[in-house]
Amino acid sequence: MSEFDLPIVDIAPFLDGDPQARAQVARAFGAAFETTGFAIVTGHGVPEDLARRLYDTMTAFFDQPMERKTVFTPPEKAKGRGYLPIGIESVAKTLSGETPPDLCEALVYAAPHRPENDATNYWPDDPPALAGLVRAWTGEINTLSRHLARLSALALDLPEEYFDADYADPSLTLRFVNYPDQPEAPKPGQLRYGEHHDYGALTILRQDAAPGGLEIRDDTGVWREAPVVPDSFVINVGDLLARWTNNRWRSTLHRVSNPPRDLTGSTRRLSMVAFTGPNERTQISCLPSCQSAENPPLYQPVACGDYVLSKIRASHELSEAD
Ligand SMILES: O=C(O)CCC(=O)C(=O)O
Ligand SMILES: [Fe+2]
Repeated sequence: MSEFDLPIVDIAPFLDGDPQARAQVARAFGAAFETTGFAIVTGHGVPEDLARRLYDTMTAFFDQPMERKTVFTPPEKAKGRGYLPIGIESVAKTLSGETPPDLCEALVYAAPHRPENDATNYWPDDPPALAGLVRAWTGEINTLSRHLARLSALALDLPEEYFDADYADPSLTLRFVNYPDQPEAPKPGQLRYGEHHDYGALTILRQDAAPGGLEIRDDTGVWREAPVVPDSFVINVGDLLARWTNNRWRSTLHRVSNPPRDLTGSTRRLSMVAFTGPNERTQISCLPSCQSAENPPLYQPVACGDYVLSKIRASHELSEAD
């Protein structure tokens, strides 16, 4: 399989450069989302050391026996928080009905920047560093998310501050995902994470160089591997942002493939995903710079929170009988 030649956008000149350099970054950022819907972002300012320590700590969390992890599984059916063992989620269900469960387990945090959610999110005390690192990561990701919202505004020919109010108390879901080694062959059609679109605005993904990774479908219908660039984030457009931009920015189908069967040694993979977006109350109606007389709005306005929740419910309801 061939690699997808995703654009690499160094955003450091946007964070500390002159207006000309910032405009140039905005152009590259926008062009990536208009063509493939994906960009690889470097120069993002999130400390590599924090990413590394969190990665190692999450690895230790998932390495624990199942009964130490399921105490953090919430009781509700559509689980947007806590520990989700293999078997709960089947993300391709959002597209195509029944599919076998995804071969991943996850630890999910719902809006962990909101103090009122401290009591409803789960904060395992083993490994002891986990809670503090998740909180530090939350701060870094929200800062990056606000920078990306400003960069998005420039790239979409809007005033730089256009999204600031909607991102003052943004929506944020952190999803730490472990894709275990596969000693037994998956079922037909079963993947590490089935094909899907992301639901929100921008997804910020720290991926891992392990085999069996992120694949993106190109315009000809061919699946291509996302390159793994050290100390970068893969950023992609979700359905909500495609809708907001009247499809000027593209929400592209992607999946996580299984590792090749002939590899020896562990193929486990861990990724750290952040689904970011405006506040849940934000009305998503076609942006002024994305419509004209020849290009009228394609979608009805929708509240951000209602839209994303409907997608999450669909991905968890494996069958009506559950
Ligand atoms: O783990 C990955 O590389 C991608 C995960 C993903 O697409 C998602 O969580 O929406
Ligand atoms: Fe995704």
